[in-house]
Parts: sequence; C-alpha cells; structure tokens
Amino acid sequence: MRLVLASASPARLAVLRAAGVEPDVVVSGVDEDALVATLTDPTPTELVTTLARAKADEVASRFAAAATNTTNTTNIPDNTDNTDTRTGADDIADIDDIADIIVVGCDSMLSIAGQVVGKPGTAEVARTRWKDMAGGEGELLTGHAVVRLRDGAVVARAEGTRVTTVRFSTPSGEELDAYLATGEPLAVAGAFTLDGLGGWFVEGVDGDPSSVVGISLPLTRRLLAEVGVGVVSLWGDRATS
Ligand SMILES: Nc1nc2c(ncn2[C@H]2C[C@H](O)[C@@H](COP(=O)(O)OP(=O)(O)OP(=O)(O)O)O2)c(=O)[nH]1
Repeated sequence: MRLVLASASPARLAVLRAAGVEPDVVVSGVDEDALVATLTDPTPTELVTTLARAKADEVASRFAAAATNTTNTTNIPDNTDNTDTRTGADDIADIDDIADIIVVGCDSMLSIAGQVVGKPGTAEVARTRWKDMAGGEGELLTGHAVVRLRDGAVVARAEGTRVTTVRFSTPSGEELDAYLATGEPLAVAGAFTLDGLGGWFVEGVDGDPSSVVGISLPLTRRLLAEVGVGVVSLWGDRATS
C-alpha cells in the first residue's frame, strides 16, 4: 500500500512526515482558477472540497492510465526529470507498487471579511489581506479528498473539510513590512503561516492546527478509515520502534 500526496505543498509533506508517514508526492496539474471559474456561487466548503477532489482525481487518473498501460500524455504535465523542484515530487513511474494506492488531495483557503481567499501572490494583495485580518479572526478551511485504487481502479473514496478559526494579532507597520518582505505570506493561503514567521502574528486557533498548516491529521485519519486504511499501518518502522 502506498500513500500518495497529490500536492506541491511543502507544508503538507512536512505535517505527514512529522506524523510518521512518508508519502510519495505527485503534484496534480489542476488549474485551480479555471476550475473555480466553472463553479456557480459555491459555498466555502464546496470550493475547497471541489478543488481537493480535482487534485486527487487528476493524480488518481494517472495511476488508472498506468495500470491499463495506456499512455495518456494529454493531461500529464511534462515532468520528464521525474522531480518537481518545489517538493522533490516523484513521477508515478517512480512508484513501483501500484496495486494498492491511496491518493490524498487538499485545498486550503481563508474566509475573512466576507471573502474566501487563497494565496495572495503579491505583497500588495497580502498587505490588503492583513488590513482585514489584523486584530480580528478568520476561518481557515481545508478540503480533503481521499481516493483508493486497486490496480488502477477506484475502489473507495472519502471527502471532508475542516474549518479552524484563527485569531490574528495586529502587527506594527514595521513588522508587517518586514513580514511581507520575507515573501512567506505571498505563497500561503490567507497570507500567514501558523508554523513559520506568521506564527508571531497568530494569537490562537479554535480547532485543528494541522488543518491550518494544510492537512488535518484527525480528519485524514477518519477519511483513511472510511476507505479501509488504519493510519497506524502507514507509520512504517515508527509503529514498531
Ligand atoms: N507552512 C504553512 N503553510 C500554510 C499555512 N496555511 C496555508 N499554508 C499553505 C499550504 C498550502 O501549500 C497553501 C495553500 O494553497 P493550496 O491549498 O492551493 O496548496 P498548494 O498550491 O500549495 O499546493 P497544491 O495545490 O496542493 O499542489 O498554503 C500554514 O499555517 N503554514
């Protein structure tokens, strides 16, 4: 059995590794903006669940193609060097045993001031986000989709979303300038991290902290159980040491 993380997120990989799981990483080629554009007034939960499902399904489809020995190169991003520099991602060709594969896809967004937002992308957008966040609170939603395949055929799937309330401090002008200058807040949902430099500006969370970082361990444990996988079986030698 192999757990495949369908994500380029170093944060998600770090959470799983710290929790005893060494997943294979296969980055999905999902165009999130294009997919969101096809949705009609999705709720925040529908948004992150749809995106998480799309990421998991895109990677799962590659295993289906590999299992039938067909090469569907139309939608498999060119990953000829077999690694994605962002996270050292594998190509599915690197995964020797595809008899029993569990693919996990996630998507995180912050609901704040009546908007649901992802990664700011620029310092200007991140600064604007912090004007809404400072001294207040938002809800960090992380959608999760788990797909289990045996010999390339989907045999089970499970989905869920975790919502965690995050209470923000009020960084000074100098602190915010410095934080934005690091670049960290530009590449993470909600323009903050709980486990990085952003932690200086988070007063607290109500709910699951791992979900804020990018993947909820307790929810993923339940979703794995729904597809017949006990999380302890994924701990490898950690379970016996
Ligand atoms: N280290 C850390 N990262 C965070 C935190 N909050 C959000 N993030 C990251 C996790 C994800 O990498 C990113 C949310 O964007 P997405 O859910 O679209 O994932 P991303 O595009 O990174 O990768 P993916 O789409 O799964 O391939 O923000 C946090 O508190 N700590």
